[in-house]
Amino acid sequence: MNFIDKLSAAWAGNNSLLCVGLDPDLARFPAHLRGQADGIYQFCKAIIDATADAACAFKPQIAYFAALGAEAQLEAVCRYLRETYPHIPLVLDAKRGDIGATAHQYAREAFDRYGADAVTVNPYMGSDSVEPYMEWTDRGVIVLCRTSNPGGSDLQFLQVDGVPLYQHVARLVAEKWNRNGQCALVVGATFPEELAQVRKIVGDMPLLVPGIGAQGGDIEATVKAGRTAAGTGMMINSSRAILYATPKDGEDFAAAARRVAIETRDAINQYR
Ligand SMILES: O=C(O)c1cc(=O)[nH]c(=O)n1[C@@H]1O[C@H](COP(=O)(O)O)[C@@H](O)[C@H]1O
Repeated sequence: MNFIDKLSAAWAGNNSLLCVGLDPDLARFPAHLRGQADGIYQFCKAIIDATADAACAFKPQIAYFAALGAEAQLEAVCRYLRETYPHIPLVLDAKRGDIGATAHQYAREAFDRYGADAVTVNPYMGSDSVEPYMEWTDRGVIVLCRTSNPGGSDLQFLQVDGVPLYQHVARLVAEKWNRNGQCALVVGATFPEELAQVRKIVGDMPLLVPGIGAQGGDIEATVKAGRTAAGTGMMINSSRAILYATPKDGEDFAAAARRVAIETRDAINQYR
């Protein structure tokens, strides 16, 4: 099944627009997992099992694995996701961007090595840097558009021909790059006005929307700005707020993650 069909089925099947981000930070792990050789895998697996019925996607962030030389554990996490929850899209967050020949290797890494349904890419180097990902015609290419961080405004807000640069990116992806129909855009929950602008430009194209939870984005404003007429259209990501939810009495970290994931899914669903 291609990325968009899988995502649409997950929105409906789990009644959720919540994307659970897998950003494993050893310093914030429960003590019993910190010293274990496969602790990152065990941590992610527990989070996945605890939240899979509340999520429309999982998004491992590659840097958290690569920084520790833990790519084998990322492979194991991806394999576990594909085999155990094949109906939930796996988005590899890598934010790649390079010349075509190198981009081809990044695409192989995301789609063949890790078996991702979709990958995040940076559009700064232009169309030929994104083209190689399109060779995998059933996979998603999620292009950075209006990112959630404050510094995103440095370039994305520059006026080009009277229009902010991020809107050019939205138009370019919607009108030119999306020939497989598997593109999506990243728009931060911290910028609901821009989210609404992007929604107007791209029709029903899915948006990956990080920035709720730890970054403080407002759920109501995010959903109202980014939803489609069908009340879907978004993977609203939360990572740290779910992964490192403070356990209540008698709860372990995975149970706490589940509680926060369900609360977040329900808060999102209130405004769809
Ligand atoms: O592409 C992303 O996922 C992304 C884009 C963006 O504009 N902002 C952003 O925070 N992200 C990622 O989304 C996640 C946000 O994590 P939390 O702030 O802990 O929810 C991290 O993995 C970021 O790398």
